[in-house]
Amino acid sequence: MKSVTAKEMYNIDRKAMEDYHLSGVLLMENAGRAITEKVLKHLSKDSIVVVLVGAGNNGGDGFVIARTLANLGFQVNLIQIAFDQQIKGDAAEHKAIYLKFGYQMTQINQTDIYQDIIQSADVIIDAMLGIGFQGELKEPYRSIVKLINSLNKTVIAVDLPSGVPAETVDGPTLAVQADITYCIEAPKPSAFIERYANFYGEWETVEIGLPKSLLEACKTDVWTLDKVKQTLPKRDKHSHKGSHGRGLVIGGHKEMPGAVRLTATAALRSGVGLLTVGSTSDVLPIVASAVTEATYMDLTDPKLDFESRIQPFDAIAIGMGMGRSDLSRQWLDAVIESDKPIIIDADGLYFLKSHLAKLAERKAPTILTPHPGEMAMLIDQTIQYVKNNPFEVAKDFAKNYQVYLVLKGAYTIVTCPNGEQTINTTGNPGLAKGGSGDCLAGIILAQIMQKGSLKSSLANACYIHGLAADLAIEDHHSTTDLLATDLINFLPDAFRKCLN
Ligand SMILES: NC(=O)C1=CN([C@@H]2O[C@H](COP(=O)(O)OP(=O)(O)OC[C@H]3O[C@@H](n4cnc5c(N)ncnc54)[C@H](O)[C@@H]3O)[C@@H](O)[C@H]2O)[C@@H](O)CC1
Ligand SMILES: Nc1ncnc2c1ncn2[C@@H]1O[C@H](COP(=O)(O)OP(=O)(O)O)[C@@H](O)[C@H]1O
Ligand SMILES: [K+]
Repeated sequence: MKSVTAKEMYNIDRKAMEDYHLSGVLLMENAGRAITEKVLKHLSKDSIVVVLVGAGNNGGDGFVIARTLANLGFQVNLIQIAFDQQIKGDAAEHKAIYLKFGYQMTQINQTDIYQDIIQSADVIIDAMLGIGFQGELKEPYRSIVKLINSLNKTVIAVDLPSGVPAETVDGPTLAVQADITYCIEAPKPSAFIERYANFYGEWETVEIGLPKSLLEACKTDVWTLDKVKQTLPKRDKHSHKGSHGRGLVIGGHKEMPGAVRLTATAALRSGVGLLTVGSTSDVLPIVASAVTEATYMDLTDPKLDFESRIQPFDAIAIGMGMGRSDLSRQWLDAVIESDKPIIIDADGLYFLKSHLAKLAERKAPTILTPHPGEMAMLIDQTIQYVKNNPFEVAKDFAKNYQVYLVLKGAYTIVTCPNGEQTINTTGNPGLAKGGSGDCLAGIILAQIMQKGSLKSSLANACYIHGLAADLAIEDHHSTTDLLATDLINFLPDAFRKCLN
């Protein structure tokens, strides 16, 4: 599945018409009928449906939905929230068809009874504004949105909840609070941005007959189980421990010994061939007593030649619970200077700020795993700015510094140095707890050493991390009690689901 910006959607629409001779009227018919199909699940035979129709093509979809529902015998009230002369093009064609069928409509500018009509609804269909929405909501949309949100009705949005932009805009948000949104062909980026996502309620996509090749050409993937199944490497019958990567986890500090333990266990459960934990002498015994399968490196040993000791490894994850001592800064310096693929997390990111310029020169891949707070620190912005503009922030950063960026959150975004992005939809608020990110670093370390592209390895790691948490909740855990250790205990179920 893809996530598609408004600009990309308009381009696809144009090409579908020009190159494939699919008419706009046909696409609108398809969109309306596809959504009607879905709406039927929310109706009983006596349901009163109110369809709110705006001035643009989102409103055009509304005319089709109202006609098909009325044709099926449902009681439908359509309210047109625009002057007649504003309804143009394909939407005007469908309005004419709707009227020709003999179905009724109310015009908001002609009557003040619209409030009563909306209040009489069992189900409200929001076909007011779609991807053409810009700026702030104007009247009469503002009042209608407030009215809808004050009522306890089932609200179904067409493409986007009205008032939600396809991508971030400045200014406050007043938007329809939908129960479910049926996105045309693909969810728009706002479905994954914290300030807008809740307005969508649940969301599903509907297919309207656009050429698949046009959608496939869009750059942002919503990573799905199908994608994981296609790309997650399976172990070869004749493979040996060396085939699955030799990983090094560097971190831990006397006040945070648990972080590397989580990273190491998650890496081992995620397929790493051989694993070494490098930490301080006081942390190592604690980790060693819990992680039997790993080997250990005392990074505080004065005789240690750090540069040569990291040579045998295929990839290194650094920073988890590492603390901010001079010594840990030196470890990070050496790791950045190395020609190894590296994952930098947590305290590693803290030190990274003064090294950013070096990243683009690295010969091997650099993967950064910031949460929005760490991302904000790296770019001298507010956390709110990062959360409101995650796609743009991640793309600019990944391209500028030529890194793979895993911007963590409820929807983690993986960005490649060429700007390609994937969005992860697994996971739940049970992960909003110290230690979840440490597990992710371990899963990533293991996965990037298997076969397959780095992009799919990172996307798969995020998917499996969230899936393990989801499976834990489906089993006997709740989002309140879930611990990072529990998440690791559900990695076997997550892998089995993805590998079968
Ligand atoms: N390929 C596609 O993407 C298809 C899209 N269709 C529908 O077409 C929609 C896009 O159509 P449009 O481009 O006409 O866009 P909209 O339907 O979002 O309408 C834009 C209109 O909304 C008004 N408007 C914009 N900002 C406003 C604000 N702040 N306050 C009040 N009014 C505002 C303007 O008058 C403008 O004419 C999609 O969301 C989808 O529902 C379908 O008809 C079928 C094909
Ligand atoms: N509400 C949520 N829904 C889904 N995933 C979440 C949620 N909150 C956090 N996560 C995930 O949990 C992990 C938290 O990482 P991080 O903030 O680094 O925590 P820590 O370093 O304390 O382990 C990330 O992978 C993030 O995507
Ligand atoms: K809408």
